[in-house]
Amino acid sequence: MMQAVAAENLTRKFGVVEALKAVSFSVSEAELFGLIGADGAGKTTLFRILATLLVPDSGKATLLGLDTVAGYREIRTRIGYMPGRFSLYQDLSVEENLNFFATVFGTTVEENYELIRDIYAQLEPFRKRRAGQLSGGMKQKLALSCALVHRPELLLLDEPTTGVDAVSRQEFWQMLRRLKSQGITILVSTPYMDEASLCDRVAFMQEGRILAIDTPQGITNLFTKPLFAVRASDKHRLIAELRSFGHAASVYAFGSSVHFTDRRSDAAPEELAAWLRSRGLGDATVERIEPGIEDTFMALMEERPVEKECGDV
Ligand SMILES: Nc1ncnc2c1ncn2[C@@H]1O[C@H](COP(=O)(O)OP(=O)(O)OP(=O)(O)O)[C@@H](O)[C@H]1O
Repeated sequence: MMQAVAAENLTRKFGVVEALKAVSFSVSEAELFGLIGADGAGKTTLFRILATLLVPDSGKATLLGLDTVAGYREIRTRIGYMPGRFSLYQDLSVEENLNFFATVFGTTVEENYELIRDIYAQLEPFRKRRAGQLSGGMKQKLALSCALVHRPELLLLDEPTTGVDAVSRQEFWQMLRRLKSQGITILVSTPYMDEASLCDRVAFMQEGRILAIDTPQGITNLFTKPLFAVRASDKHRLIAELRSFGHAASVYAFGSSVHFTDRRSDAAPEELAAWLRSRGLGDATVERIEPGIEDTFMALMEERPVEKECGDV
């Protein structure tokens, strides 16, 4: 089967910054594929190459079987791209924005209304309002409607949920699942690790590299060390003490608790609790827990080998 997206060894530098370092991955048709990474990981650079707006220094990418350099014209008519910081015309109203994007692609809103109906229904009461006056969640829905108005086969969504409230984020992911069920392939990036579990597969990106690609469950399975949720009223001190414990592999704050990974496969919670009490943290509790996808991402970040300096042979 043809891959909807296939990237092979994409690299791109900006001066001395290597924004992408040999990035390879592929996305199947009608897959909901997530790209997870912090600010500066290289997500936007990757999206701009795939959206045919930037040429890679080396490597190649095909979308819908078309090369991003040689086939850019056809690609642009067949994909929908939603850049970060949604590219809406702030002074145009909701319906004017939609009509504008439809006209650019030689179509009309009516012709493709079926596809955007669910999303647009929520915007309808505001159709005369200027885009600049909409809330973050509404802007996001309008930007998605604009990216869909020409009925693309593939959607590239760069951080669509950044800066959007929690309810809108949830609704947005439900919309993506509905679009996927209509056969649309979706590549979506996010800096929110918790959104990874909503994708069919995810690629975890850091400093221009993909560190892992798998299903959310497959990613979680990469985590093999014992993990403990540790609590104490003095969280600051707790973190400091845990870091000084001889068998600590990693320590990080996680919601109301601190997640602690032990280097030893047979570590017991009782031992750690007793040690913390001996260090003066009388109310410390330690509980063995199953890792979530965020724990695995944290572990992957720590395991990354130190990069060789230029000139190393
Ligand atoms: N046009 C540019 N000129 C110089 N440096 C750039 C340019 N575009 C990106 N970079 C650098 O390349 C690296 C990757 O940036 P990129 O925007 O792709 O990351 P990102 O994961 O999308 O993060 P963000 O969420 O901040 O956009 C960063 O170090 C960034 O400063």
